Amino acid sequence: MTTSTVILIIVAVVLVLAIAVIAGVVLNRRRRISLSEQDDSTAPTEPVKGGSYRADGGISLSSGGTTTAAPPEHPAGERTEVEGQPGVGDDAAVPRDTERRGIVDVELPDGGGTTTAEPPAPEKPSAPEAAEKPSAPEAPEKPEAPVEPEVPAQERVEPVPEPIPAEPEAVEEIEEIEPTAGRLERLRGRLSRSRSTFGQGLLGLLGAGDLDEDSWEEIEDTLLLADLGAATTTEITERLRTEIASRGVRTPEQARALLREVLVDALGPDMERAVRALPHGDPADGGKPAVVLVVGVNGTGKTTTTGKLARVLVADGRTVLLGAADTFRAAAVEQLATWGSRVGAEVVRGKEGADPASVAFEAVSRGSDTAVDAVLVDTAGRLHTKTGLMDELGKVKRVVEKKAQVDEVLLVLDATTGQNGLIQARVFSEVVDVTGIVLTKLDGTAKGGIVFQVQRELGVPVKLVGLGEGPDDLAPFQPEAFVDALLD
Ligand SMILES: Nc1nc2c(ncn2[C@@H]2O[C@H](COP(=O)(O)OP(=O)(O)OP(=O)(O)O)[C@@H](O)[C@H]2O)c(=O)[nH]1
Repeated sequence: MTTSTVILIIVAVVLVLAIAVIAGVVLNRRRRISLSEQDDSTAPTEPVKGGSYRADGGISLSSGGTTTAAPPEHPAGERTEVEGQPGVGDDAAVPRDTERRGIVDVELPDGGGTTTAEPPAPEKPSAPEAAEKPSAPEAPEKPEAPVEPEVPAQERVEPVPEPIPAEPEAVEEIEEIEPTAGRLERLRGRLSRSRSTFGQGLLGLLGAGDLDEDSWEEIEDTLLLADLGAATTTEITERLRTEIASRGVRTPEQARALLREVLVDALGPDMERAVRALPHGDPADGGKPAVVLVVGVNGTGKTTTTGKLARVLVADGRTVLLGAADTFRAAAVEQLATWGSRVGAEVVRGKEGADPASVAFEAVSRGSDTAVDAVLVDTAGRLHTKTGLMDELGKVKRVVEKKAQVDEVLLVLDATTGQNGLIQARVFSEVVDVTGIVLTKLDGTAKGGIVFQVQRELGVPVKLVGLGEGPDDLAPFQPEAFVDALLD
C-alpha cells in the first residue's frame, strides 16, 4: 500500500468521524426544546399572565332540585395506585380493638313520616330538681341515669329517642361576615407553600431554556412531589411536551401561558361546583330546605367547614339550621353550637353517644318545621377502614332521606394527608354518594396538587377549599384562580 493510499484512507476515516459527530450534535439539539431564544415574528401571542380570568366570584350556591349536572362518572379505569388499598369492609382481618360506638338500632320511619320536631324532649325529665336549674353549669355530674326515651305517643318520630332541638343558643350579636366574593383572591397568599415548590418549581424548569430528558424528568418529579399522582403527571407532561413542540413555544412567557392552560384543563374547569345548599322552593311557602351532609375522617375540619359554610349562607341572606350529628365527641357539639350562635343559627344536637342518624333526622325535621333555607349536618369523624362506622354513616344518610332529599354530601379532606386523603375519598364515596369535596388546610401544605388527583380519581368536583382557621377562610374552588395563585 502506497503512502498516498494510506493518507487517503486516513482522510476518509476522519471525514466519516466528523460527519458522525456533527449528525449527533444536530440530533441532540433537535430533541431539546429551547425557550431561551426570542422569536417575535412567529411566536403566537399568548396572554402573558393569568388570562382574563378574575377570581372575584363568590361561593356559588344552587338548589339541589334545579341542578342539571350529571352524576359524576367514576373513572375507575384511570385509577392509579389502587393496589392493596382498603375498601369498605376490608378490615375484616384487622383486630377490632378500636373503640366502637353503640349503634342504636332504630327503625326507619315511613316515607310519609308524620313527624314534628316539636318538643325538645327534656334532658332529664325524671330529675325533680332539674326544673329549677335551667342549665346548671356542668357541675360534677351525678351519674347519669340511662336515658330511656320516653315516648310521648303521638306525633313523635319513632326512631328519634334522644336528639334535642337546642334552645337557640344565647345569640350573641351576629358577627360580621367577610363577603364571599373574591375570597380565593383574598386568600391566595395562603397557597404560598404550594406556589413556591410546585408553581415556581415548574416555571423555573420550563423557563430555564433547553429542555432535555433530564429537565422533563425533573418536571415529572415536581408534579409527583406536589401530589398530582402518576396518571395526572404523565398526562400533563405529555401534553406539555407535545404542545411546546407543535406551537413553537420559544419564550418563558409562552411556556407559562401554556402551563397555565394545561393545568387549568387538568382541573376540569367545566365541572359543576355550586354548593347545593339552596332550598327547593320557598320554605316559608311549603318549600323544603336544602340538606347538606358533611362527612370525613377525624380531624379533617368537618365541624369548622360546617360552621364556615353556615356563615357563607347567612352572608347570602339565608337561614340555616345546624345538626350536630357528631355525637361521639362532645366538644364537637359545643364547637358547632358556638359556630351557630355566631351567626344566629339554631343547633339541633343529641346527647353524647346518641344515635347520629336520629340527630340528623331530627335536625332535618326541625329545619323543615321552622322553614329554614338549609340544614347542615355535621357528622362524626370516622375511620374509613372501620366497617361499622362506615355502615353507620350510610345509615345516617338513609334515615335523613326518609324525611328529605339529601342535596349535597360534602367530603372534607385534609390536603396535608396526601395519598391517604385519596384512599379516604374512594371509600367514602362507596358508602355515601359524595357530591362535592372540600379540601381543607391547603394553607399548610406544599402539596396542593392533591386537588388534581382527587377530582380525577373520583370524578367529583372540589367545590370549596379551606385556607386557614379563621371563620371566613373558606373559598370557592376556581381552577383558573387556583392555578394563577400557584404560578404568579
Ligand atoms: N390551617 C387550617 N386549619 C384548619 C382548616 N380547617 C380546619 N382546620 C383546623 O383543623 C382542626 C380540626 O378541625 P375540626 O373542624 O374540629 O375537625 P373535624 O373533622 O370536625 O374533627 P372530628 O370531629 O374530630 O372528626 C381545627 O384546629 C381547625 O381549626 C383549614 O382550612 N386550614
